[in-house]
Amino acid sequence: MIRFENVTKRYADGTTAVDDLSFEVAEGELVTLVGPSGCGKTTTMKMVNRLIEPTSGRIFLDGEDIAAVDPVKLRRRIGYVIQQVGLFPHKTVLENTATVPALLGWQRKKGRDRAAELLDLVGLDPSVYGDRYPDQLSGGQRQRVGVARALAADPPVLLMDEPFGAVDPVVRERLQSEFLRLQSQVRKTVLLVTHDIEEAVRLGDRIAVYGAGRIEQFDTPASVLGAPATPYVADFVGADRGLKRLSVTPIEPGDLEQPPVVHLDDPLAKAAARLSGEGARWAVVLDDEDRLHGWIPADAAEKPGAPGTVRDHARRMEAWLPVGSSLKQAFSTMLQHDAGWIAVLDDDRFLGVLTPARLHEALRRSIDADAGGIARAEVELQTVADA
Ligand SMILES: Nc1ncnc2c1ncn2[C@@H]1O[C@H](COP(=O)(O)OP(=O)(O)OP(=O)(O)O)[C@@H](O)[C@H]1O
Repeated sequence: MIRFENVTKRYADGTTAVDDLSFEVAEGELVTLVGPSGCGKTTTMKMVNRLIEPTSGRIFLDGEDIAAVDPVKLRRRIGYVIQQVGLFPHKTVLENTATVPALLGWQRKKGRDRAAELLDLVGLDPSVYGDRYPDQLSGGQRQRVGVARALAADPPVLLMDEPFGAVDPVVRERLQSEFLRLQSQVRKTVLLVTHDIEEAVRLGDRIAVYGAGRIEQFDTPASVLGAPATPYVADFVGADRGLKRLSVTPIEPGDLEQPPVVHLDDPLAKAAARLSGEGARWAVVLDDEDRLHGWIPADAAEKPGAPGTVRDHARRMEAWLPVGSSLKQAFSTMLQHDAGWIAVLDDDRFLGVLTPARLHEALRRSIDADAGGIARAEVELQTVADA
């Protein structure tokens, strides 16, 4: 979809910002460009929408050499999101979002309807926020408007330069999750610049790790973390890359433990028999539609001769995650709820539980999947030390 062929950019003062760059981004792929300040990431990105012209080499969009495309027409096919957002202060959120459709000559109502749809998609209710002005929004909300605006004309390609850089870490993580959800729906071809390796790893289908003006490694997050191509990359991804791997490894059904399961309306005696039969200290409690309700400890179930049903003794369980969430989310959910295990669901269906030991095994699985992965001792030390 986007192809760089031996692209070099030398500025007038002799600075070589990008040196003989060749890489390709597939349709629907999200590639993050990561590296220290001044290594050429922004220059790379701005050459795609011709805000900067290469000194030599060629860039293709959908097979077409962009040097031959009128820059204004080219930019209509490319959404652009920058850190400073650049919303028009005197225009409402809805008008800001409808900017590109208006430039494209869409009818006003069509443009506004599309803008409202996009605001909804990025989590801003248009009936609440549509008529506000940018200075009446939080930083995170402004970033969302920036993303909605870039998507409004439905461009196949999205360029994002530090899109979540201006907000605090908690908001950033939320925006990242929302953006991943959005991207799974809209499947744009995305180039995203960041200097944060954690963000690069979390968002990218593949990552381009930049050294000065050059890509040192272009690969999947797991490979960049597990098998850094050069000492420079190893240094850049950091000594705690075992820990970073938590954020790129999803929980899979095979990682889960299957504790005894009882139902709310089961007689207590039946639950007690299940628990003692399996020698378990607790059981998961489901409702009559097999949705997670909570859990019951063995000592509550085993009161001799206790009457009643599981319902009378069950405790609610708030620590749960959908299957496919990252091990990092699992770890953080465990800490947040001070829970020794968390339930994992597929929509409403209970799949099993993840315990710290299983989490560790899942991390191992991810490491073993990469030839030349990280030494096990290193990972063990880090997961324990950072807990
Ligand atoms: N207009 C310009 N004239 C001369 N040099 C420039 C110009 N723009 C950028 N540079 C230089 O080119 C190099 C790459 O800059 P670029 O903005 O692409 O880096 P970056 O990786 O995006 O950095 P950052 O993370 O700080 O934004 C830097 O050394 C920068 O100083």
